[in-house]
Amino acid sequence: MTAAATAVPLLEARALSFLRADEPVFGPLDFSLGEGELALVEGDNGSGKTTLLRLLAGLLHVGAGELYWRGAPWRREACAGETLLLGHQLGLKGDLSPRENLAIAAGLHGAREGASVAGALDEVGLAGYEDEPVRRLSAGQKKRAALARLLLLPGTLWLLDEPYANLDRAGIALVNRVLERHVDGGGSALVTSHGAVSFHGGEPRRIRMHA
Ligand SMILES: Nc1ncnc2c1ncn2[C@@H]1O[C@H](COP(=O)(O)OP(=O)(O)OP(=O)(O)O)[C@@H](O)[C@H]1O
Repeated sequence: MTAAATAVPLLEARALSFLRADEPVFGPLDFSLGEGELALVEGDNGSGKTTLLRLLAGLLHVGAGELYWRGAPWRREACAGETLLLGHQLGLKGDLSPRENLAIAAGLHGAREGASVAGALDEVGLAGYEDEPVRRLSAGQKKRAALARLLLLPGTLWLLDEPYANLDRAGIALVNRVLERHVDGGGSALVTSHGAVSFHGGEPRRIRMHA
């Protein structure tokens, strides 16, 4: 048996579901995700993709089934420092600049080794907009500021909900590039997207939601 076959997955779900008013929003779902792996979360509108990502970010409670983090029962405290969610709500303060938003995030959560606020903003193409209030940025520029925060903060598991939305072709290529680098460096990611997703290095794993 290879080392990969025996490795404990970063995340494992067994018959996982989320309930609203005792009705399942999704599930039962079975999947596992190892370090250095990316999975696409696929399903129609309303099938529960955002709900799944919010649950894995610790914002919602498991309804039924089992969830494991590095082989132990999932606990918010165990994975909070290693999990980053990029959702529809970008979590940026509109009155603050990208530089200020990122500095506050790094002050709260720390920064990835070798990463800096200026470097992250430059990488996502926001040079020249660092000190503009976020509310004055375009939708794509706001998304880029949120991506810069992802590059800056430490995190093993990225939960990306429609990361390509509002981005131009260069922005889409940027998302693919940073995702590939994250995964090549041993990081993991769950990604929802209604558009075509192209990654180098083979077919990503797929998690299909029950419609
Ligand atoms: N805050 C909420 N309160 C009640 N129901 C909700 C809430 N948020 C989502 N839902 C419902 O939960 C279900 C799953 O929604 P979710 O946003 O997870 O779907 P999705 O797969 O991400 O959809 P989309 O592809 O449209 O983004 C939907 O039926 C939706 O109406």
